[in-house]
Amino acid sequence: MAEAAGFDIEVMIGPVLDAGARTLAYRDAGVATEIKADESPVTAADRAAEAILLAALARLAPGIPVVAEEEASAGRVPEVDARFFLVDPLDGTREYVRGGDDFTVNVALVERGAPIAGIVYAPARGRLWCGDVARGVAWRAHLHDGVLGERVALKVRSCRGVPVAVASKSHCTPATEAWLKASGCAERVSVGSSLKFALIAGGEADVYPRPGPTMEWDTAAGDAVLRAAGGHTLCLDGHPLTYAKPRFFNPGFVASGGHPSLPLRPFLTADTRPTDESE
Ligand SMILES: Nc1ncnc2c1ncn2[C@@H]1O[C@H](COP(=O)(O)O)[C@@H](OP(=O)(O)O)[C@H]1O
Ligand SMILES: [Mg+2]
Repeated sequence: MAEAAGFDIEVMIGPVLDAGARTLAYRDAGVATEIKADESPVTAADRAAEAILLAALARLAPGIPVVAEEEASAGRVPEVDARFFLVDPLDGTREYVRGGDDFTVNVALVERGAPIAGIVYAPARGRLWCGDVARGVAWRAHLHDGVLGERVALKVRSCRGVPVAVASKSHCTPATEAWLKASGCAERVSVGSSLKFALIAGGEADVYPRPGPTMEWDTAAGDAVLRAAGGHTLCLDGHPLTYAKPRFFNPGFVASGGHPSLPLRPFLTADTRPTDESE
């Protein structure tokens, strides 16, 4: 069993699967999209999935604060201390409302600024990833008829040739394009949501450059899975991305598998410095 800081992240697998099932049910029924104050989209599915996850965490981990995307949008953010959860009930809402499959349900446990355990679930793809950094346990599994199949251990691959990059489908901007060109990533796969971290964790890609802003709930679960699989997420100063920052706002970062230092270089040149990539 994967266990982080006395909390077994695997107890959240059931609620995460339930939350994912809810997002699919809403999509099948034809869900309406609203636009939030920050101009990002939100649906009833985001809120329903978040309610399932919050109820489960209140039951299974009472006393550990939870920072969740839709709660935060409504101005409800608890004080966080050394340990807290980050929840993004539907990452990739833009893809979700477009009818794409690249959206995920995300739960992460953060301890002393580091993402130490996480679950990423892609309901429309029927794939789940789980990682616990402290124990170095990372695995993925397919879901068949509502049941998780065999667990396959995750390990980043060592990148010997031309790196394969994964980049945002919805927020791929000139800064990202410049980075991809400068870093020599000939092959690029456009993927929405935290799936980008999961693909690197599973050795299906090498690097995820993100010069533009994201929120901590977007990245924490995927980042935990990636770190548990041997990968890294570095800020542009070369230090690991930390959590519990002001407003839970992430700076630019590069997540990678085999080569932690090489991919940062192109970000450090003036013409590819991160810009505000908000739409
Ligand atoms: N200007 C901005 N500031 C902060 N986060 C942003 C942003 N633009 C996009 N994002 C985040 O990027 C996520 C989507 O990532 P991607 O483009 O890789 O799929 C969104 O998650 P949500 O879909 O949960 O809102 C959103 O939180
Ligand atoms: Mg998100």
